[in-house]
Amino acid sequence: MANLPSFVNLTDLVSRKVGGEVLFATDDWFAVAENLLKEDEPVWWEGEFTDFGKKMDGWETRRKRIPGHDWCIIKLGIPGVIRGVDANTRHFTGNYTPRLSIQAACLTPDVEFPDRSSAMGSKATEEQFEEMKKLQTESWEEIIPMKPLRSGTEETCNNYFSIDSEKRWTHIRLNMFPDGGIGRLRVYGDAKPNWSEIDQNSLIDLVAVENGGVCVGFSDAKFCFPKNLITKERSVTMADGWETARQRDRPAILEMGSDGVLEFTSRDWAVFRLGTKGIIERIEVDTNHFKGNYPDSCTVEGCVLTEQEEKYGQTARPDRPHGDFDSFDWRAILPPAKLSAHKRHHYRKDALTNIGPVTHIRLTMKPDGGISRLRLWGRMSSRI
Ligand SMILES: NC(=O)NC(NC(N)=O)C(=O)[O-]
Repeated sequence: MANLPSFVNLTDLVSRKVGGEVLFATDDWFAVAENLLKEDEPVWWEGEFTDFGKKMDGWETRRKRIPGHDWCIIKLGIPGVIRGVDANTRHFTGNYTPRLSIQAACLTPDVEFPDRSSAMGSKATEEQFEEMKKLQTESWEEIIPMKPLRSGTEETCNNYFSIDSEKRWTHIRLNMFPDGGIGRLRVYGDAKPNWSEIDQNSLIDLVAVENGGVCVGFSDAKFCFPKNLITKERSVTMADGWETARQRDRPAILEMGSDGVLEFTSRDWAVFRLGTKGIIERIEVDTNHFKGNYPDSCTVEGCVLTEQEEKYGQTARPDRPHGDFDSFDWRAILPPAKLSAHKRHHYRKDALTNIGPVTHIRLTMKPDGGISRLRLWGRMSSRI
């Protein structure tokens, strides 16, 4: 975690989990471009071959014997501002693509792309090329100029590129010069929904990734990251939630309260910026898959933070490498609530305190453990 660029904590805007989709690829001979968007790490299939060659977990095109290069178009699952990219060449050693560039565009939803239902072993037809070339007009802006990539060994496979642009994009075009393979493409950024399309009065999940929610700090993510809490759909496994380490290294994990009830003094927390400022009316806390390791209880607090305050909170301190938000004026929306194993917990208006509109929330679990999803249904109070 320590040496990674900070943008890896942002949402992967092209991951299949958020609806990322490959719309076109010039060539899918050895392995299809859809593999780029898988959430898991690329695997190596020792000794396994398909009709097209060595079975590879990534996007791999054939060796070019003609001029040109290979490229594909990917629709972002959520439109947004791209802050950084990781082109992971894992397991592609003698066949990784030596150079890439990335372009981005904000396309209208009516653009049509050829059918990709049987991409494996295929190559785009002349007709399709012609169609796609029409998209290569002024819409595409280079966000990463041509850069060399490193071979896919464990130590060298990650190729990080940061991007300095505040523009909102809907699509990217990945160019591989001239051909070869890349295992995974992660496109990290801030989701920017089109708020003008959303009914101001409807109840929306203000922290959902597709509505622009983002995790800005946390105490610990030993097993998996709190940014998973706000992704679409219910979690598939424990790894798809937020799970912290056991709090064995802290003093006084358990104390006896005056009423004879055990009190946990240790806690883990995660802070989220909402997609838009709003009032929370309903909360769902899901402990799906956390059975022997669900937290004893949780609270949800809210406050209004400026951009500068958020940045200050994110500043790493030696004992708080992922930020420290304690000095802000947090007020409880959901007071301490007991949790149980592997279950959706719903809290409606009467269980919550209306503290007015908030921009940020802090989810605290005591003393540690795992939560899989957090939904904060509310109404936006102003557009960002
Ligand atoms: N051994 C290989 O991986 N060869 C080829 N690639 C696949 N996937 O078969 C190639 O030429 O890059």
